[in-house]
Amino acid sequence: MTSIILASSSPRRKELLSQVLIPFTVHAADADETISPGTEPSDAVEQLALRKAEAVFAHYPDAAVIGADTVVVQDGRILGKPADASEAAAMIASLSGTVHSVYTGVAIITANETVMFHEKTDVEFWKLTGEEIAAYIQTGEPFDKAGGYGIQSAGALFVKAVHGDYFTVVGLPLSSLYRHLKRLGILTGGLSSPAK
Ligand SMILES: Cc1cn([C@H]2C[C@H](O)[C@@H](COP(=O)(O)OP(=O)(O)OP(=O)(O)O)O2)c(=O)[nH]c1=O
Repeated sequence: MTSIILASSSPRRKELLSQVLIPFTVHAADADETISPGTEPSDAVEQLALRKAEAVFAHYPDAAVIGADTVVVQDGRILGKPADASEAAAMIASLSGTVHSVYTGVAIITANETVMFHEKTDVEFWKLTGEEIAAYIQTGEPFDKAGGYGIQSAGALFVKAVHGDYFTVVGLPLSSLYRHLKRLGILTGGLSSPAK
């Protein structure tokens, strides 16, 4: 049986994968998350996902290891996690009243194969007031999230429309991940039956 390991410290990714009844364990990845300037967002998220998966695969060479990375992209600019309150406020102000893209890259490493893919979802924000932005920063939500907001929590109040897979925004494109795991033979049959 190939065990599945999620190489992530993100509570959201853990919750998402639990939600779809895929059996797995978690091992947080310690990977360098710097990326060369000018890297395309789709390449950046795949490269970072691969680094996370590789860091954990080194400890579990018989497992299928999944790494993921999420960024918000506005006008070609990659927004990661805000470093402080003023950066968070600036990020959310720049997203206000506009459409941005959220990219999540995923890497799956097994003893036989390495697969990388990404999904992109466009999110439109309502025009926000300074008061709304300041109140949101106060919640503390922005700091561990790409683009400084969480669509799955109070950040939902800012969202006018979502075009694409919602779960890509939260940090793990569940249905495409499931399809890749099936194609790799890691999941067979029903949802909760890993390959023997
Ligand atoms: C846009 C958005 C991002 N996010 C989160 C998903 C990711 O956890 C985070 C982006 O940072 P990542 O570096 O992709 O992930 P992470 O550091 O949280 O976890 P790890 O690297 O260990 O897997 O932003 C939300 O939770 N909701 C949202 O709406």
